[in-house]
Amino acid sequence: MLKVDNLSGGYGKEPIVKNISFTVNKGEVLGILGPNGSGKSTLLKIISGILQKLEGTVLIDGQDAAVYSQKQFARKVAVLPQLHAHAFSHTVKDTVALGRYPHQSGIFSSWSDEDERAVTEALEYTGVTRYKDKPIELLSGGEQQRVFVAQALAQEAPILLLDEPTNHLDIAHQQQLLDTIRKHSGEKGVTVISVFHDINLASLYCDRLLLMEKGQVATIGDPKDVIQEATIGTVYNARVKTQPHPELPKPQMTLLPDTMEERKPFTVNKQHFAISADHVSFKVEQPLKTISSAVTNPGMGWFRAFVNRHVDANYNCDDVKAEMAQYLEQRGYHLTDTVGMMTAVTTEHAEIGEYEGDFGTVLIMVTAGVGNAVDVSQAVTREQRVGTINTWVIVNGHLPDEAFIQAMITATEAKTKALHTENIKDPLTGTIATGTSTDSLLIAATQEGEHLPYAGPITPLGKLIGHGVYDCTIRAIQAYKKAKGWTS
Ligand SMILES: Nc1ncnc2c1ncn2[C@@H]1O[C@H](COP(=O)(O)OP(=O)(O)OP(=O)(O)O)[C@@H](O)[C@H]1O
Repeated sequence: MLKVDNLSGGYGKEPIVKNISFTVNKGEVLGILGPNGSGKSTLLKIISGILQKLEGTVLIDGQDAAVYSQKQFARKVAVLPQLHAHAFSHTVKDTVALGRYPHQSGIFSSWSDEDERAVTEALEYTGVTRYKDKPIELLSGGEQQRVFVAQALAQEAPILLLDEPTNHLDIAHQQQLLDTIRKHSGEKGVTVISVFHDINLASLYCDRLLLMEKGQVATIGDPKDVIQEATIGTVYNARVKTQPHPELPKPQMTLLPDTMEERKPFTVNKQHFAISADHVSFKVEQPLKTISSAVTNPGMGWFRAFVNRHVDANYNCDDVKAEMAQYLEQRGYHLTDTVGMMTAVTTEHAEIGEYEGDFGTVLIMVTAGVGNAVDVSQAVTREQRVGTINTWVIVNGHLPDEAFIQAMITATEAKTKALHTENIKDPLTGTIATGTSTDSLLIAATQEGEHLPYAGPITPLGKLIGHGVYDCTIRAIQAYKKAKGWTS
């Protein structure tokens, strides 16, 4: 559809962009990224014919773009420039109508129904219909930007060149505009080449990305191959971390600010726990990186308080999350800071242990009741009950994500072994239980001090977790048995 071959050019004799080659297919959205001054706008201006090229070709539908007349070119390519100079004051509708000029013919151009439809549709698409009779200079920067996008859409060209289309737009309008452009491209097969400053938006909305560096192509490809920590870090000279988007298979990038290094070193210890008949709590000043299967704030995050709340064995509530949130707030816990789980077990029987290794300490908290014990290998219909073995593993150390997962495996194996040692049986099958039906687990780390790459059972951290969880679970089960008056 559009092929750029060995293109060079700029503002004078010395080229600003050099030896650029790439192809964009019909209906594809290509994002152009790169640091300030890397030549993104210059490249777009050369492709759109605003600037003269020094070398190379731009082929549109297999034909050299240089042979098209200005009007022919405008029927093929619509351009949204980065800056808009308005020589005359127009209404919004008239501004958008200017996009129709390549479709007008003759000296006395007539306005057709087709022109009217295209303008109405473009005004609608970009959400500016209600301003249509207003002079454009009375609109805000973001509103004006949407009008110019509408003008480019009204042109109904099969190729759309956009220079920062979301400039001046708030997040809702960024989303609406890019959704519109994406939809437009999908439904009408329009090819889009767009300059972006926001790497995350480009990742979300583009099929492929072209990363520029000093006037040349640093890399071009799928967003997941272009948005790599090392590549982005080097080209932009910034400290970055990439992570997956929570709902889409698209990479997202986060800056690592220098202030991170100002975090004061800290450690956590047994003094941070408190036990009452109502709940077990753990509170610290600085947030810990946490993964859990809790009721409040499950999954991964950073939290400063953990709560293991006692509820009645017959606890039943339509909206457990809302009820738990209310419980926490009433007790002064800030919801965005707190992980909350529930247990029917007497929280005063919580076992807390501090286990020391060469790298630092691991803190373990377990509450255990086994009336609900289950052999996980036996598929039997059961009643859903409140969780009865809740385990917290809190590490003074710095863990990568894989170590969090290994810590979960190690802690679970240690819990299962403790049930075996204590000869806890699944009442339905009579076989040794591996857990209870709704156990909860929390792994947290200060992300301070020693880097601990692994937490499997042969590593120093894994050994402490394995031993600590086993030890605390045994003691918690024994406390439970004693309270229930079990003889074994
Ligand atoms: N009108 C001009 N005359 C001469 N040089 C220019 C002109 N416009 C831009 N340049 C130079 O060309 C280089 C590339 O600029 P360009 O605007 O293409 O970069 P960009 O990647 O779009 O940057 P930004 O992210 O800041 O918008 C810069 O060094 C800039 O100084």
